[in-house]
Amino acid sequence: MMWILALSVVAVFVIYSFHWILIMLNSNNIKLPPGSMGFPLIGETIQFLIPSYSVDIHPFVKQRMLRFGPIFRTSLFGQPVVITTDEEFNKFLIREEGKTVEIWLGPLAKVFLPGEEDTHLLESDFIKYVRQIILSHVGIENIREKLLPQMEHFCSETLRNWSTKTSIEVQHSSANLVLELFGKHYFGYDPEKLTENEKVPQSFINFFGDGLLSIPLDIPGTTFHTCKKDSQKIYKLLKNVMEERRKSQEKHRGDFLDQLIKDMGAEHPMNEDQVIYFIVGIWVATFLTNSTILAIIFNFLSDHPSAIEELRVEHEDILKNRDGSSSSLTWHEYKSMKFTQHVINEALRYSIIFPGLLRKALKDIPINGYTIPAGWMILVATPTLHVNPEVYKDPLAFNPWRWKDLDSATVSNYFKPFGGGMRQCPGAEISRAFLATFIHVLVTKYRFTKVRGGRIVRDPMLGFRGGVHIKIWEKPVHN
Ligand code: HEM
Repeated sequence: MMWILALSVVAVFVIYSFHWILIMLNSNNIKLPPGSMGFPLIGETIQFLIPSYSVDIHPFVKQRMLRFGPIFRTSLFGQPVVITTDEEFNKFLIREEGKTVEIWLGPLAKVFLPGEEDTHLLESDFIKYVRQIILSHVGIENIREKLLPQMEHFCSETLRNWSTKTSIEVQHSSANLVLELFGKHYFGYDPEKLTENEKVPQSFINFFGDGLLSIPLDIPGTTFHTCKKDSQKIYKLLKNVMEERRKSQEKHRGDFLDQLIKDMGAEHPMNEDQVIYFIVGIWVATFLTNSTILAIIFNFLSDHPSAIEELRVEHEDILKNRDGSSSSLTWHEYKSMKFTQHVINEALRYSIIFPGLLRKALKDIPINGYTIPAGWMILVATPTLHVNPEVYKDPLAFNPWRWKDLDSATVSNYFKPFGGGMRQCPGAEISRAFLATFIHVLVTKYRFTKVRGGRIVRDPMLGFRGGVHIKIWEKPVHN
């Protein structure tokens, strides 16, 4: 067993070294951006993965930016990469999707796409279909008509449950909350009806973020291997749900899965495997992002009682002004929340979860006298926008009040938590609505305090070392 493992490691090393040398030879007559490529195979991956304990942009990016300038080359996860922090060039790259660059999923593709040939799933026709289907299920109309009350009910139940515990770890508990809430909406996920073995593994919830940016070595013991195994378990869960749906008489649940099954074999190109991978992808995109943002909101609110107070006033006013025709949050009420949106914006600004947007050069790209060769990966480091001190004074401070003074042009240029251009996130509005609904229930019905934790870590995904532990209790009646 050990010698097979050793042989696999050597084989992977040799293949990657060749791959790396070929890339460098091909780029010989090209003037590459400055930088350092580190060692064959691992490049500078180890340095990239060294954790930092600040919300500031990743020190790996910051140090090289100071040394080489805003656009520099490196090698990460066995791939040559150009990292750009140049605001104008980044805007250009975001606009050039499908022309000069295309989205690159990195190790993620190997976890989520059923096979290499399925990279066509990222092409524009397919993506258009995906966006349309996402927006028809979690877009404004559905949020307004049915999702707001459903989310409010779910958040109330969850908070009631959390309030019965001595304390909860927020990042982990939020991940479970988001998984259950959206899993239910996407394909009827109901963990209470499943055995422990059928449920989403806790290792997936805890470590999946790390797997997204890990070396794609599929060998037991690696993060990548664990994530891949967990993904297969989830794939099996979805496969069973699909089979049950096929057999069942109950036809119209009206969720994502129903729609995708209905569309299979029609004009669009998804087969059963692809439908499953798609649902898992959307589910992960939802839980990874929203649970981290929620943990950040909890962490910073518990350090800023004056922000909680301002939220409380805003949400109690909403309840006072209700005319009695509705007993749960309406679209109008959600849209009237000002300070809540400032808190959400600040959490989104502060906490860009990924180090940037990943792209692949479709052709040689000339920039500032250098060339980014076709086939190279590009990390469009959007987080630098969010800590620009000329736009955000004292950028590392959590200050939701700053949003009162920011005009819409500045916001559209210097605030990109959901990306931009063709690939702009279709889950932006549902995420905002979910976070606002959660805050509404939290501040109108509960009180909370931090018990311990809250140490931010970037490794390079954003999270909390040791978690954030919160004690929650129901608001006293007279208060
Ligand atoms: C706070 C929550 C979220 C954040 C911060 C976020 C962030 C992002 C970002 C930055 C991108 C652009 C990626 C790129 O250009 O490379 C993106 C794309 C995407 N997001 Fe989100 N997202 C969130 C929630 C969601 C949710 C709830 C869904 C599903 C309903 C979702 C589905 C997607 C999809 C499908 C894409 C790819 C779109 C395309 O390629 O055209 N996201 N997201």
